Amino acid sequence: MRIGIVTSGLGIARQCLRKNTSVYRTCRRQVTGSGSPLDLNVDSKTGIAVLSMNKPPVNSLNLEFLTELNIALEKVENDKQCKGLIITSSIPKIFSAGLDITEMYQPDIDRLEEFWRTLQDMWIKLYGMNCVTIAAINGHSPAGGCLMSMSCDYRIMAPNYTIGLNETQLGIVAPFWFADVMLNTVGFRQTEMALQLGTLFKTEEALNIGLIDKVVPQEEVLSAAQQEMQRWFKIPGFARQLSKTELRRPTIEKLLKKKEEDIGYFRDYITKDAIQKSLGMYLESLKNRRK
Ligand SMILES: CCCCC/C=C\CCCC/C=C/C(=O)SCCNC(=O)CCNC(=O)[C@H](O)C(C)(C)COP(=O)(O)OP(=O)(O)OC[C@H]1O[C@@H](n2cnc3c(N)ncnc32)[C@H](O)[C@@H]1OP(=O)(O)O
Repeated sequence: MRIGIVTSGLGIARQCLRKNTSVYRTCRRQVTGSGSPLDLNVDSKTGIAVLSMNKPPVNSLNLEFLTELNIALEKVENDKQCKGLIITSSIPKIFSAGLDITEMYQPDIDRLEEFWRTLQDMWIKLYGMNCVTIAAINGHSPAGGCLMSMSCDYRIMAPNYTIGLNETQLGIVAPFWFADVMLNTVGFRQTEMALQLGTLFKTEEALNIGLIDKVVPQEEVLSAAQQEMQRWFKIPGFARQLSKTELRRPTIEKLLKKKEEDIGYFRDYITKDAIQKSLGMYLESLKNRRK
């Protein structure tokens, strides 16, 4: 039941309307504006924020969407009532199609650099979130979608979808920090095979290699995430957070030290003729799939 104030633009709802019956004590605030590609609802009773991506047709991550994601993550991190964040999708059958390939094909260089910087920032925030993060993967999750999922603390996925870092299938290379996150998640052997082959794992295969943690029917993905959150909430927050920080800090610091260098690599690599040709062909193949 939503009884909060819906704010427009970037404003956060500042107050909650409460009625006197217990059922109304849950104060759920929608903290993104209508028409936003993100729907962020914070339930102050449970301390769980649900961030739902809603950018048709496939939740592809372009500069504007990444900027919105950064703002939403910051809101959650700064909201003292939020103990946990669930990331999911409102688009049927798609969690996220990953990076918006049109950002990388025949790009404007300033925008391309900004795009990459914003992606780096989003990942640094998400991977380092203090609160518990759960990916409720209710659709396909290739490449950048897989990065977002792997950056959460726990992954619950519906059957019959695919997830993985499939960059090589596009003729491009997953950056070192994408690879590092996969390495941290499934180990070296699975990562070296998956990255070279650009494997998109089916849900069950992903479970078998530890890329995801649980499979539940489509309609139960969100409720299973809410339930899983309770297990994490039982652990003293400070001890859990510190354990996470200790484990993830070296990976984050590696990128922090090389941020500008990484932007330069990306720009120089993506603008190569051969890479542009591969991306153009891949885009074309996506468009022709339905013909
Ligand atoms: C050595 C130094 C290295 C330094 C770094 C260098 C390199 C950079 C690496 C960059 C890392 C890249 C990460 C990525 O995330 S790349 C994106 C990878 N994503 C994909 O391959 C997914 C492609 N999409 C699909 O497989 C499917 O669309 C689907 C997600 C399974 C959904 O299928 P379906 O429901 O059948 O939808 P359609 O295929 O019909 O798609 C609908 C329209 O959306 C367009 N589309 C799809 N994905 C993307 C995308 N990622 N970006 C932009 N546009 C996308 C698709 O073309 C359709 O458009 P249309 O309606 O105009 O035809």
